[in-house]
Amino acid sequence: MSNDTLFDLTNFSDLLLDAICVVDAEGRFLFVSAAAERIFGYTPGEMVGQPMTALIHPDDLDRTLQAARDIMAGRPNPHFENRYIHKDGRTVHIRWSARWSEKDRFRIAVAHDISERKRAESLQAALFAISEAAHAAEDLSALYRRIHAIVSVLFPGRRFTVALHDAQHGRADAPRDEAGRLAVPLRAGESTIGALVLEGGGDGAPHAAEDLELLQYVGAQIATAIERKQLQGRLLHMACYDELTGLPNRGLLNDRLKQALARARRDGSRLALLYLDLDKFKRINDTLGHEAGDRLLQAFAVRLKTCVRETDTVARLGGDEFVVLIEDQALPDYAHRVAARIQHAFDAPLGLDGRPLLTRPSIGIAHFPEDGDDERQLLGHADNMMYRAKRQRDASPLASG
Ligand SMILES: Nc1nc2c(ncn2[C@@H]2O[C@H](COP(=O)(O)OP(=O)(O)OP(=O)(O)O)[C@@H](O)[C@H]2O)c(=O)[nH]1
Repeated sequence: MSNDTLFDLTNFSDLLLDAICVVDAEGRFLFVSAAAERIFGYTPGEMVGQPMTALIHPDDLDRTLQAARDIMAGRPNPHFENRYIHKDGRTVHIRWSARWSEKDRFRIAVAHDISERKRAESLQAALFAISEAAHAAEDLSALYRRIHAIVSVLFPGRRFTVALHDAQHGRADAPRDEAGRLAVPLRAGESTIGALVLEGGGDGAPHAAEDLELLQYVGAQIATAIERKQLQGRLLHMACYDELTGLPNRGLLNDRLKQALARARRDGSRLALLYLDLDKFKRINDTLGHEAGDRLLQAFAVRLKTCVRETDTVARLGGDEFVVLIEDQALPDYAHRVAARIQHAFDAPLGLDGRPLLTRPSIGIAHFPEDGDDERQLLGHADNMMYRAKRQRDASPLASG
């Protein structure tokens, strides 16, 4: 069988999906089959005479040149993969099988386009990484940072934004359908929580549809991750904060007190607890109703917070009982000064539906280390002191029913 009798090899190779490339010792294309145009975007006429290095992805250049040297030294790597830049600017992934012909002094290589497989692999890796991030990220902003890192691998060189719907103002700050910009909605169940926006590289319009598809997959996963993180955040908040007043609850107070005690022991510093219980609060409930009682507790919490520093913890233990944890006392009698400030603040009535209501707390104080070694002893002492204050109040001739 000879070339000229049975086959015209050029016509035959036109049928292949893989491209046959013949490159000389200097790395210039001598011949490429018709499939090269489908893979690289250039016609054989445009490629022949060009150095292959002009088309190789710059990050893959060195190892490609090394692979070429290996082939010429008789050590071909049958699974060599690298990236080329397609005529339209996108990256194509190629798997090569190549051989060096010493007699002809050229390399003959078959290029198999594996871009689809690579795309599927990186999409799968991104989806998995996003779902992992939803578990591992500490909070929403840590999750966004992880998502940004993951998506920038998937869409290198593109600008990417997660725009969340602003529930308070009823808008999503996401641009849509503008030139060079792709946007997909982030859907959680029936509602749209925001949008995913990809910018840059949009002039490669032929691939906008592929990018959009990728973005939709990623968007679905990101929406799930954000929703999961938001739910975790809400559950965590519910576990640590009092629903009525938004103040830290007993559990969170205990944690903070434990940590504060550990610091105080280590530094040899002091701390104080104020235990507050509203006077005659039951009467408010009985006369104005439970709902009015709730609003009074909320108003009380707001004013109480104005009496202490940002760094002090104001917690609601439950019912009409509150605790203030004071660290870093500036002066030895600092806690008594704060208690006096609180009493003074409640000399003025709280307003409830335009009606002034005089609401006072009884306050007990405990100091570390004088009044207890641990949180239980300190809270117990402050509670006892608060009851002592109430008894004094009840015994006072000014006390009212
Ligand atoms: N509105 C409302 N009331 C509550 C809540 N939790 C507890 N209470 C009520 O708060 C009242 C607490 O009363 P106490 O502290 O025992 O009694 P008091 O009337 O304040 O009397 P003294 O403390 O002795 O001055 C009870 O009537 C509880 O039913 C709540 O979340 N909302």
